[in-house]
Amino acid sequence: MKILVTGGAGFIGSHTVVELDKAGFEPVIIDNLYNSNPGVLEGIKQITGKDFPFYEIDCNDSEKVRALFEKEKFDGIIHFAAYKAVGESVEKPLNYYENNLISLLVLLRAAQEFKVPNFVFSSSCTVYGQPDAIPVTENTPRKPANSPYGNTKAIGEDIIRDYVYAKSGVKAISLRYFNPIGAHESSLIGELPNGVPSNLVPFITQTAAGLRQSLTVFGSDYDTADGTCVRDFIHVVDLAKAHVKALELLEEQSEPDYYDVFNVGTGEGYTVLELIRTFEEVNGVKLNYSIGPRRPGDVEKIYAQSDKVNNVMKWHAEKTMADALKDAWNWQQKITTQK
Ligand SMILES: NC(=O)c1ccc[n+]([C@@H]2O[C@H](COP(=O)([O-])OP(=O)(O)OC[C@H]3O[C@@H](n4cnc5c(N)ncnc54)[C@H](O)[C@@H]3O)[C@@H](O)[C@H]2O)c1
Ligand SMILES: O=c1ccn([C@@H]2O[C@H](COP(=O)(O)OP(=O)(O)O[C@H]3O[C@H](CO)[C@H](O)[C@H](O)[C@H]3O)[C@@H](O)[C@H]2O)c(=O)[nH]1
Repeated sequence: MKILVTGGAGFIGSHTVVELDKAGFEPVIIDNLYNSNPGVLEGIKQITGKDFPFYEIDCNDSEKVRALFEKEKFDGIIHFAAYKAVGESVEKPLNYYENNLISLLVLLRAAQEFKVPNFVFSSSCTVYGQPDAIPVTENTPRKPANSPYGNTKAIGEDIIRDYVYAKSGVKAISLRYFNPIGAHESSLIGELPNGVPSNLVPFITQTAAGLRQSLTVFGSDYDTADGTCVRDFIHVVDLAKAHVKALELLEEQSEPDYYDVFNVGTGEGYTVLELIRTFEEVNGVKLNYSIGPRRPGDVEKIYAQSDKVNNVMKWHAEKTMADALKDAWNWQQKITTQK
């Protein structure tokens, strides 16, 4: 089965390309390299021994996307391509609505026109906002989004649901990711955002490598065990495997209007300070960090209840937070010495 992976040069997309190949799918990557670089493709090639088709295309460019769908006959789409910096989305909301929603519409139109039956969407636990009770299940009510970025995910889910139920001929799954971290165990691909990282773990590894002075922990006065936020940190390779399971589940569905959402998390929450301590312990490095003010828009604590993804998709997290932090550090050291 040929699978279009949009944003396939990015963090989660690149790891998913590797897992798709392992499971016998044929990935085709499109990415505009806004937040990634062509070196990722070399890493994928070294891991898999294969040179998958790559197109430097902006998903908002409907002409180029249509031309690609005409050329390649896709059996499924995994749509990762999006902007994802929560803080930046507050400053530049239109950029986020434009990039994250137009690209989705372009792909959904192409899927219908070219009869691509399966669609997987990168959603986020951000759609729950600060839930009233944790862990969150898929039935936990979505709260109004804390940021334009979060809103693009909530609106994106709604667009897909309406589209599927309107008998578009496309089945779809939205995966609500918790906090992906880590890198491939080969250290050939990992998390390498362009510019200053806004996510926690790349900021930690870049600080430990001396590329950044110090990490600021955003807030220590939350109502949690040590005052810092709680998240469900999931190894990116585990998350990548969930996409393979999602495609397999879609393929099994005979109902043409199948749509569902799944939490993809480990089911365990750790604080930011617990993560930092684990990073220091497993890697034998001391991290330069200080406590700063809260970051606007941050949720205090959230982690997944993962029974649905465990039972329906037969997916389980296999790796620990410690595994992810070791892999992230190995990857960081490798790319730092290459520079
Ligand atoms: N990393 C997280 O914490 C997290 C959590 C929940 C959901 N998500 C979602 O998962 C998806 C992938 O996230 P990631 O962490 O791999 O991010 P990433 O930035 O590493 O990857 C996204 C890729 O999409 C590309 N891209 C962006 N806009 C594009 C466009 N218009 N056309 C073509 N390519 C485009 C970027 O260049 C990048 O390579 C995103 O939709 C993100 O919102 C991420
Ligand atoms: O320099 C930093 C960066 C982060 N944090 C803290 O670390 C935790 C995790 O922050 P991230 O930015 O890594 O991730 P978020 O939990 O903010 O994740 C949100 O943004 C992600 C994309 O960037 C995903 O969409 C995710 O689902 C959504 O909840 C937060 O408590 C944050 O305050 C710091 O203390 N210092």
